[in-house]
Amino acid sequence: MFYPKSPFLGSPLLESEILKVNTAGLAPLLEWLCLTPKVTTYRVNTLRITVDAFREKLENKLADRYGQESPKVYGLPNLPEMLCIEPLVTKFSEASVDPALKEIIVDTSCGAALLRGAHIYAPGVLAMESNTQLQEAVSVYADLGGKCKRGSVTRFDSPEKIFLGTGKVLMQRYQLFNNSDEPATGVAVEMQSNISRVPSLGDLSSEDALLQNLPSIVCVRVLAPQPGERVLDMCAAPGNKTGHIAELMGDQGSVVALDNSTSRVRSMLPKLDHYKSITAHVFDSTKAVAVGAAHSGPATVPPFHCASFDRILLDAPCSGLGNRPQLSCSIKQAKVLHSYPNIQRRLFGQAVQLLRPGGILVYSTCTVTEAECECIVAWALEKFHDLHLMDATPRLGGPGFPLPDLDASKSRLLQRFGPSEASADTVGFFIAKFQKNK
Ligand SMILES: C[S@@+](CC[C@H](N)C(=O)[O-])C[C@H]1O[C@@H](n2cnc3c(N)ncnc32)[C@H](O)[C@@H]1O
Repeated sequence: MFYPKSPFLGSPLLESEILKVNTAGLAPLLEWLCLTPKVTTYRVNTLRITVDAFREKLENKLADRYGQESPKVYGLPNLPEMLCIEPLVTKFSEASVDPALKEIIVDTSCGAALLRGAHIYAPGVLAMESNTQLQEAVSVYADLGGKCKRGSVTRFDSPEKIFLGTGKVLMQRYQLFNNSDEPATGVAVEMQSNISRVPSLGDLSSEDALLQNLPSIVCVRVLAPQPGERVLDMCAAPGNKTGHIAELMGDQGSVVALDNSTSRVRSMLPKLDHYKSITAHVFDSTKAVAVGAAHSGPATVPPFHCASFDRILLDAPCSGLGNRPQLSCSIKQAKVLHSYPNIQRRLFGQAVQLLRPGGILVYSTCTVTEAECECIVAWALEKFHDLHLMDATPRLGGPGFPLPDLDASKSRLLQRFGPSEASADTVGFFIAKFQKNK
């Protein structure tokens, strides 16, 4: 069965842009990006439910679905609010692809989600063969080349389609491709099994717990916010880390969440409504420092005076190349990749001014390029002499890469989630922890 070894099938020139320095690691990195992390992780909102009570809910769901073959649910000692679900034990063999089944074609982002255990939502379906019936079993393929015409009725023959698993049809063609102004929504195909063996449970997120990647959970633990502190989340939407910060603070103190996207802030507000410590604003964080006497409003409204915060999370806008599995990369031009370090440096400069002496700044990205990770750290240490690196613990990832201007004694304090053996099998991610000198 064909499976890609790089998310850049259509644009190989971009590959060399990804890791400019560490080129020896490029091929394994690209192959790793295409593969699915095997473990599913939920972060429990311990302000609402105990971890044991949520574990029981998960175990019941898994038992209903898989009976005797239910995968194990387990926790990790240094991330007590997280629960992990193991992959299924049985392997998916080539022989289990039934050529008699009708086919559904999905786009690559829908394909990536289903490999991580999602069902197929209507907008992700590109094609369904004619006469496919409700409840019928179907084979599901992803179109890597982006050549399948939306709404096709015939079987899509292409060397660039990959088999992902089998599912049961819940919506018919006329519902999916109705040409109306209101596109279809809801689950179109319920997955029965997939080649990654990640359990197909769909997303069980609720106010009690959130489906969240392991490094995002580690990132907030590295920040280690304490009850009663003032914390700034500079790039907060969709607010997943903001909620975690408030939970670790026991919802006591002040968490200010900024994001410059109106629509993203609008959609995160209802989720953050029930935390009394959080206030959220649509605001451009490159202008978060008050100039002169500009600030006259309450202390939770931007812009802010220098040294206003005990801890700051800069979960920066980035190229997002740590996403896994990445069946095809949405970035097609090197100039897009090159645009991120500039905004990251501008946001970082504001963060340093807003941090009080002795305060903690965590810089993170969900990408793998050195330019947006270690190079930003090297630049920051060179530019801001009142900052020093701290060990980014708890550690579930590997160390950062050394660079000519970032020696190994410093890079080992960083945390990089990647294909290295030292790293958990999860998405690509980067975390650096700084303290401002007292
Ligand atoms: C990686 S996402 C943040 C994810 C979020 N921290 C979470 O865990 O849910 C980066 C965010 O930065 C926001 N952003 C980009 N430029 C910004 C700016 N100048 N000021 C504030 N937010 C910005 C984007 O809208 C996006 O929501």
